[in-house]
Amino acid sequence: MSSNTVAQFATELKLPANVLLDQLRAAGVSIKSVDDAVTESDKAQLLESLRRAHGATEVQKKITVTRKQTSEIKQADATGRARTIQVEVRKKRTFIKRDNAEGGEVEAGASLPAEDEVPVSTEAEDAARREAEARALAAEQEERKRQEIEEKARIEAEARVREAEEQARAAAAAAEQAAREAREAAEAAAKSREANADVGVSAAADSKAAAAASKNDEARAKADAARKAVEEKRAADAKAAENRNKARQKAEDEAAALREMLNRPRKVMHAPAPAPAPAPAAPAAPIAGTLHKPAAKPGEAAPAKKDDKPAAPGKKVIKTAQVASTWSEDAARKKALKTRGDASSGTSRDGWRGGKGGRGRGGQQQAPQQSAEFIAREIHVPETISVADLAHKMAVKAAEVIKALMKMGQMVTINQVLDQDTAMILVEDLGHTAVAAKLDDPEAFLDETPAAELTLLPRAPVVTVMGHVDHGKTSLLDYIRRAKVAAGEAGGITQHIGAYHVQTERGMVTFLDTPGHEAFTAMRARGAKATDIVILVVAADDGVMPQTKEAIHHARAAGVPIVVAVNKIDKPGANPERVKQELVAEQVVPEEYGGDSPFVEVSAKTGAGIDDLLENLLLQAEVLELKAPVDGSAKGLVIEARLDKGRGPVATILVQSGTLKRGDVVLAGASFGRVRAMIDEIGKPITEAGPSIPVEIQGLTEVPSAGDELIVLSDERKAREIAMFRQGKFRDVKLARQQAAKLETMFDNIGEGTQTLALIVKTDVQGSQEALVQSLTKLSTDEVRVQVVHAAVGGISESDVNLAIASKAVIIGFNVRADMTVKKIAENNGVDLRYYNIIYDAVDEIKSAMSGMLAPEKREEIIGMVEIREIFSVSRVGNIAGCMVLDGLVRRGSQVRLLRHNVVQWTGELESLRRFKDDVKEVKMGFDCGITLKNNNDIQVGDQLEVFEVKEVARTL
Ligand SMILES: Nc1nc2c(ncn2[C@@H]2O[C@H](COP(=O)(O)OP(=O)(O)OP(=O)(O)O)[C@@H](O)[C@H]2O)c(=O)[nH]1
Repeated sequence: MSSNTVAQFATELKLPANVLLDQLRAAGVSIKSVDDAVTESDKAQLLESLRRAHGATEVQKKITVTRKQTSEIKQADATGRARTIQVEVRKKRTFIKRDNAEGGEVEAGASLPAEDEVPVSTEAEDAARREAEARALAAEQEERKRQEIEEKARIEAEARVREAEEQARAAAAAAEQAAREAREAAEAAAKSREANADVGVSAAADSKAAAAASKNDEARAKADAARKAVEEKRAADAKAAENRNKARQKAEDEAAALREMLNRPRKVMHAPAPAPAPAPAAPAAPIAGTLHKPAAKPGEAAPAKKDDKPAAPGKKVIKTAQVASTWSEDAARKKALKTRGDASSGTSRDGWRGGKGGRGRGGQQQAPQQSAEFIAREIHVPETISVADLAHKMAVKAAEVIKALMKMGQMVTINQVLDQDTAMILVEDLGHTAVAAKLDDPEAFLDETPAAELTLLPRAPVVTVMGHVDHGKTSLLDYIRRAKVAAGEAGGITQHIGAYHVQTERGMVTFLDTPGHEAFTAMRARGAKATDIVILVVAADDGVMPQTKEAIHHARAAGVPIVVAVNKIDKPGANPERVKQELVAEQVVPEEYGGDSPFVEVSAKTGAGIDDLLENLLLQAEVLELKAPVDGSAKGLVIEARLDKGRGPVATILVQSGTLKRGDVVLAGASFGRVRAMIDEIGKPITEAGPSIPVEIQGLTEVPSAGDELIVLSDERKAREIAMFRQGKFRDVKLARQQAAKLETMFDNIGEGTQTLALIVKTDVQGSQEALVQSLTKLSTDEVRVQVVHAAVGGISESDVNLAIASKAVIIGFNVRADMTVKKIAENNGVDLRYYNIIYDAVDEIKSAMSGMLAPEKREEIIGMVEIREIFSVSRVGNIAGCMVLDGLVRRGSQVRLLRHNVVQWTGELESLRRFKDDVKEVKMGFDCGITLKNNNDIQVGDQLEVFEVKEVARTL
């Protein structure tokens, strides 16, 4: 760039303008003022004159050498962080060749004013230090990244190459194998050809020729395969080479991009420094402090660069900028940047740091604020819940829940499942309100549409058929199924799933295809209400029989309306009027007599009156206004379930609400699973079933029980958890149930609001039944009502026990007993069975129960005393005591107290009682015997055993 005026030239030379003017004038340039123009020749003239003034030869022999040296100073700043300062020292030396020096050069640098510039002045030092430091860090960073990227690219390329090589190797092996096989086949073919030629035209030759031909074909095929394999290998090789090239190319591209980028940021870094406020449009402030990020956008960055020519930012520049920006993001995470940030003095950077720090502090301050704004929630706690889910429900961190549990003495993990009680205690502990979610309430597990929002639509009634033996229950069900369900189905009924539905002109009816009250009560005993209407079948030629009455009682107890089907009207001896009369006596009053039970005369044989019966069922259903939501996840009931050899557990489900779909995750009692397949009552696969539709499903993990409730859950894990939990909890539930119908606890139940004492009375004769029922019913007071749910003559049956479970009744057996199986069922289900042989005793005991005074007293009765005389130790058995019965007797299974010097050592049970080698029931005074004690081997000669029995003695008023 040339200067036009003296003043400009002077500025360029850093000289005062008038000094330059004088020098120009001295050189002979005719210039008047500092504003006059200076030409190139004027400048040359001035140079010549100056040379002359200083001696021209001297100037020509002078060489000036400038040397630059950078060094690093490591220093800790105010915050104690180490930082590196780069110091650049520039030295300039001038060498002059003197004429008087012979054949050599004399260094005259020392004599000349050499410019040793060490940055010492404070301002200059700061600026230099900052710049040096920034540059050093940037360079270091870039170098590291470049190395990282190159390394990554190299590893990737190597991996690709390795992969390709492996493929090629595999292909080669395959090709070799194929080639070998082909060779073998070809040899075989050749041999066969030879054989062919030798044998001639015999039949054997024909067959051999055929074999050879086929082998030939085979060989050809194999050879083809080998060729193909070789081609594949070649292709694989080519692909590998291509991959390798690609990888290399990619690595090179990346390296090139990197190099490109490395060249740029340095320039960019300088850009903001001389121009603190570049273009108003460029959001430079946050970028200024970032060393690698050129600008917000590459397009904007370009004009901001001082040194960059506008032509420079091509595609590559943009690419570089992008790479740089990602790197800078990465780098932002690294600690190194922080150090650099500390060292950099840019105000914007400080501002950024301050801002960030502020945010950080703000965040920290917010945390206590959040906990201060505690919101007490109502938490629904299901049967089981994982720590994570519970924390989520309470909107706290899982760590807090774990901490709280630790305080309660439980070490849990985030995925651990808590039981309801623990979870509820914890919820209360953390200040929320815990609400125990209902056992099978899907709302407790699902955040789906609440039931209230679903529209209720009319559903088909579910009907059970009951009646006395041989009155035609099965025939009636069969007739309806044959006539209605199988109509139009070629081949008739192929499957029998325990329930079916019938489409009539007036609507649909669903039948539970398990006749009899056993099924009905078994279902009810599990708390399930499957039936809407009961069809009471009474044979017109037989009339009301004991099981008819029982069925009436069952229906009454369940509060289910009865439709009477007077069957067998086709029979000559049919007398429907008699049936009516007898049923009126049982309080089943026909509509025509002002009652509420429709009576329909039918014949299961001829089908007469069946349509009328169905119509009456639908009329009854209309009165009941049966409704259920069709949308939403399904709820249903297990009607029956079995283990199928081929299909695993299969269950017939009666959908009660919602729609059950194939693929749904279901929970049924203690089993769960995904509905893999679904078939309807005629064995046709279906994909969904709405309310009142029975279906058979596959896919459960276990066989559920009839009466189990089925629900659809959205989460299989949750279903499994609950199923597992229920399996474990089953025992507890059973124990809890055992408490339910005990006469002893009846008073407690009354206290809790149960106003009815349900009884089932079974007697030996009709007379005692009536007397007992009458006396017991008379016990009813204003507070407690005695309700005889069922009274009949005969032994206590399984059906009685089921009814007792369902109605929480106590069974009174008057001169009748339950057989062993029934007793077992009663025991397992906690049904209270009481036997009496005097009416007064029964009445008195119930009276006591009602007044809450019944808790029977347990009285101990000492029945004998035994002394241990000898001890025999037998391996596997333990110590056997050889004893003498001193007093009374000792019975097998008696309870004993071990006395040593008249001090009680142990109380327990006898394990065995023997005389000689035989087990005996009892041993009387004066006889000796062998005794072993249950779980006690600590006996000594001279010990005494006090034999006693505990007798329950009912308390009296
Ligand atoms: N004539 C005539 N016979 C009938 C009718 N209904 C049933 N039967 C006959 O009565 C007998 C008993 O019928 P089932 O259907 O087995 O009676 P059930 O009530 O199911 O008997 P259990 O299963 O033993 O309780 C059979 O022989 C039937 O053929 C009918 O309407 N008319």
